[in-house]
Amino acid sequence: MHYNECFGCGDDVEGGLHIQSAVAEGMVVVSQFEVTDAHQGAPGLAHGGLLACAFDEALGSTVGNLLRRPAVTGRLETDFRRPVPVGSTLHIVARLDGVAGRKIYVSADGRLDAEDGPIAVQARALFVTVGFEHFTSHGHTDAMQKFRQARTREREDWDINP
Ligand SMILES: CCCCCCCC(=O)SCCNC(=O)CCNC(=O)[C@H](O)C(C)(C)COP(=O)(O)OP(=O)(O)OC[C@H]1O[C@@H](n2cnc3c(N)ncnc32)[C@H](O)[C@@H]1OP(=O)(O)O
Repeated sequence: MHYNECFGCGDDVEGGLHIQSAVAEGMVVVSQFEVTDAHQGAPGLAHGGLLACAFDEALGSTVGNLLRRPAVTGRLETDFRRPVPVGSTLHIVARLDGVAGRKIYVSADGRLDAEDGPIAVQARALFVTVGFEHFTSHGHTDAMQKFRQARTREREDWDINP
């Protein structure tokens, strides 16, 4: 579920991560994260918290794309295996590991600079399915309205060009 105001995937969010995700063969979701100067922690290297954010996005997108149900991150674990330099691209492949009631288990590997590059970061997450009232009762009403309008436009586009 793409939301244009999202820090992870929003196209117009200044300073956002601008991650793009797509479903690929084998029921995986692939995402790319281009690491820029703005993502630094240590000199010349990506900040671990931002890498975790990139995986939250990639995993959330996996839940959205494969299950098409609203869910939020309950738990997120990351293993940082190699430094991720500024100027590199993380190729993230995420998969659905299981569903138990409202609990959705997903995991992902992030490889450096190529689909078959060395694994730099791995993550696992538990998402929990929620009703839309989660967003209306905890978030701003106008933000939810904007999201709904965008979704309606998206659906109209799908009708025209499926
Ligand atoms: C394209 C979209 C990309 C989106 C990417 C970004 C996604 C995000 O970052 S979402 C924002 C960050 N996350 C949040 O704000 C969530 C905040 N937390 C909450 O709202 C609640 O704690 C919530 C909804 C996760 C769970 O609360 P609630 O609805 O009361 O359910 P609850 O009964 O506590 O939990 C449901 C089940 O999940 C389990 N669970 C919940 N949290 C955890 C956790 N942290 N660790 C392990 N298990 C957990 C519970 O044990 C329970 O299991 P069972 O059914 O076996 O008893």
